Amino acid sequence: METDLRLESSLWIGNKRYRAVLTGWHLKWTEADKKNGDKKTVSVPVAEVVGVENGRVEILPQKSVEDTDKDFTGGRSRSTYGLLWSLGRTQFSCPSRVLRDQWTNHLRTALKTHSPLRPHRLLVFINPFGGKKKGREIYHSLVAPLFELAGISSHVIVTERANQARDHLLKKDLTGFDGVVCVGGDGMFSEVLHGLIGRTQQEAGLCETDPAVTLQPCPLHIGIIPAGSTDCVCYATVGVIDPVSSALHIIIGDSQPLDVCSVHHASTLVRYSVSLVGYGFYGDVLAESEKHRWMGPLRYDYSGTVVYLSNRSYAGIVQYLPADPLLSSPKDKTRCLSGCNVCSRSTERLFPHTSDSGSLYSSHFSQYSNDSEGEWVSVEGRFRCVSITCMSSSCARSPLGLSPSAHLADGTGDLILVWDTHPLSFLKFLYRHTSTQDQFDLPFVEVHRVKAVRFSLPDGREEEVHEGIGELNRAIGGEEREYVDTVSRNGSQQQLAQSVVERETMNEHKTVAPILCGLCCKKTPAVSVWNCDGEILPFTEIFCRIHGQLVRLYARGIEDAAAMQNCSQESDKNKSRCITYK
Ligand SMILES: CCCCCCCCCCCCC/C=C/[C@@H](O)[C@H](CO)NC(=O)CCCCCCCCCCCCCCC
Ligand SMILES: Nc1ncnc2c1ncn2[C@@H]1O[C@H](COP(=O)(O)OP(=O)(O)OP(=O)(O)O)[C@@H](O)[C@H]1O
Ligand SMILES: [Ca+2]
Repeated sequence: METDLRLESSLWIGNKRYRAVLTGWHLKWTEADKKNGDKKTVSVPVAEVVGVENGRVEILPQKSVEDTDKDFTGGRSRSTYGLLWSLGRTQFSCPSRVLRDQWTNHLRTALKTHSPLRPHRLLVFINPFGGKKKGREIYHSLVAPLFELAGISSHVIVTERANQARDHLLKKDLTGFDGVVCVGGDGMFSEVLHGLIGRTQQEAGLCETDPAVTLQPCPLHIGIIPAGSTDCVCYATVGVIDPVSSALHIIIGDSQPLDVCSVHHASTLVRYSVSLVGYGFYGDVLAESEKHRWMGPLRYDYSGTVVYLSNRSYAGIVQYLPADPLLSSPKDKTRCLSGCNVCSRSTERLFPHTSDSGSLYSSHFSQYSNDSEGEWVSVEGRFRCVSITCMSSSCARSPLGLSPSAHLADGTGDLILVWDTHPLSFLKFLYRHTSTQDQFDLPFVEVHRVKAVRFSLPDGREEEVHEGIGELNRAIGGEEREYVDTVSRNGSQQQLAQSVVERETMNEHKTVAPILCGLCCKKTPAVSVWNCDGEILPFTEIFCRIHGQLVRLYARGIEDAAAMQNCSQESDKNKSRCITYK
C-alpha cells in the first residue's frame, strides 16, 4: 500500500522549485535550488490534510477557484497558537496537467487509506438561539467552507424548537451519515446525545431504563461546533472554544470516546449526563438562571452571586460505589490528555476482544444493580453541593474544571462532596476553580472516583418538600399543569428523559419552589434541585451509573504543548500519556 501511494516529482510553490514526495503517511517538500545545508523540508502528515482541489483556490473568507490546468491547492489543519487550529493553504504548480492529476489522485487515495474515520456525510443541527444567537452565522461563515473543501456533504437543519434534534435522531432515517454535528451549546449537545444513545439502544433492542443493562456504544460520531453559553463539553474535549478548530477535528476524523452517566429515578431513566450532575449550589444556580435567560451567558455569574449570597446547605444521604483505586485517583494531580494511558487501558477493559470476557463488565454491574452491600459507602449530612462529573468539566470560567484529574473515557466519574461550611470557606472553594489551586485540599471537601452514586433524602424530608411546594403554590396562586410529550419508539409509546421532565405536574415539581422560597419567602428550602448538564431534573432522589465510552466525539482530547515537546524525542508509543499538572 505504502509503495503504491508513493509519488515524487518537482513542484513549484510561487516561483520556488521544490522536490516533493508523498510517502503515504506524509507529504514532504524540500527546496530544490539550495545548497544541502540550507534546504528546509516541510512535512505534513496526511492525517492532517483537510482536502485537495484542482486549480488555485482561496477558501476563507470567501471561496474562489481559478480553474487552471497545472495547479492544485492543498488545505491542512495546523496549530497556530496552543490548542487553536487554523487552515493552512498551499498552492502547488506542476510541470504538466497529467502530473497534477496524479498528485491530486494520489493525495485523495492517501486520505482515504490513512484516515478511515474521516466523515463523508454529516447531519448538522444548528440552534439559532444558543449562546449569543450566532449559531447560523458561525456555521455558514466559518465551518461550511471547510466542510466543502474537505468534500464533506452535509444535511443542515436549523432547529425551530427545543428537542427537534433529539426527536429527529430518534425517529428519522440516518442511513449514510457518518456523524452528527451540533452547532450550539451543552444543551444542544445533550439533545444529540439523548437522540443517538436512545436510537442505538432502540435498534439493539436494549432497555435504557434499567440501570443494570450494559448499553450499546453509539456508532455515529458527534461533532460540536461551539456556539453556546458554557460549551463545557467542547472545552473539556478540545481545550478551546473555537469553531474553526472544532471543524478541523471533525474533518480529519479525530475520535475521542466519552463516558456517560445515566440518571435514574425509581424505574425510569431520567436523563444522561457527561459534565455535571449537581445538587445544591449548581442546581440552585441553574434554577435561578432560567429566570434570567435574557442576560445570555452572563446569567450564570449573576445567578451564582445571588445563590451564593443566599447561603444554603441541604441535608442528604449519598451512597457511592468506589472505582478501583489502583487504576487512578481524582487527587493524583494528573490530567487526561490526548492518548491518555488510563483511558486507553479502560478501552481494553471495557471492550475486550474475546466475546467470552465481554460479559465481564455487565456481570460486574449486575452485582451492584442487586444492591449488594459491602462495596457501597454511605455518608449522611448537610452539603453545600454534591457534584458528579464524568470528565474534568473544564470551561472558560474554570480552566481546569470541577475535577481537574478526571478522565474523559475511563469508565468512572468523580463525586465531589462539599460539606456545609462557613460562607467564606465555601467562597474559597469556589474561587479555587478559577486558578490552579487545589479545590480538593480543603477540610470540608471530599472527592471520590466512582462507578455509581445514589442520593436520597433523610427520613421526613420528603414531607417537608411537599409542604414547601404546597405553600409556594398557595402563595403564587399556582395551578396544576401537565405537559405530555411522548415519542413512539419500537412501535410503542415510551417516555424519553425530557418527556419525563415535561410530564411532571407543578405539584410534584421541586424545581422553582426551593429557589422562590429561599429568595422571596426568606425561608431556607428543604431541598435543592439537580442540575444535569444544564437541565433541571424533576426528581430529588436519584441513582447514577457511569457507562464507559458510550459515545465518540470528533475530538482528540487536550494536547499539552509542553508534553508534546518532551515526547518529540521519544517513540510514538510513549506519546500516550497523562502528565502531572502541578
Ligand atoms: C468567586 C468566583 C467563583 C467562580 C466559581 C466558578 C465555578 C465554575 C464551575 C463551572 C462548572 C461548569 C460545569 C458545567 C456545567 C454544564 O453542564 C452546564 C450546561 O452548560 N452549565 C451550567 O450548569 C452552568 C453552571 C455555571 C456555574 C457558574 C457559577 C458561577 C459562580 C459565581 C459565584 C460568585 C460568588 C460571588 C460572591 C460575592
Ligand atoms: N429552535 C430552538 N428554539 C428554542 N430552543 C431551542 C431551539 N433549538 C434548540 N433549543 C434548546 O435550547 C437549549 C439551549 O441551547 P444551547 O445549549 O445551544 O445554548 P446555551 O444554553 O446558550 O448554552 P450552554 O448549554 O452551553 O449553556 C437547548 O437545551 C436546546 O434544547
Ligand atoms: Ca470519566
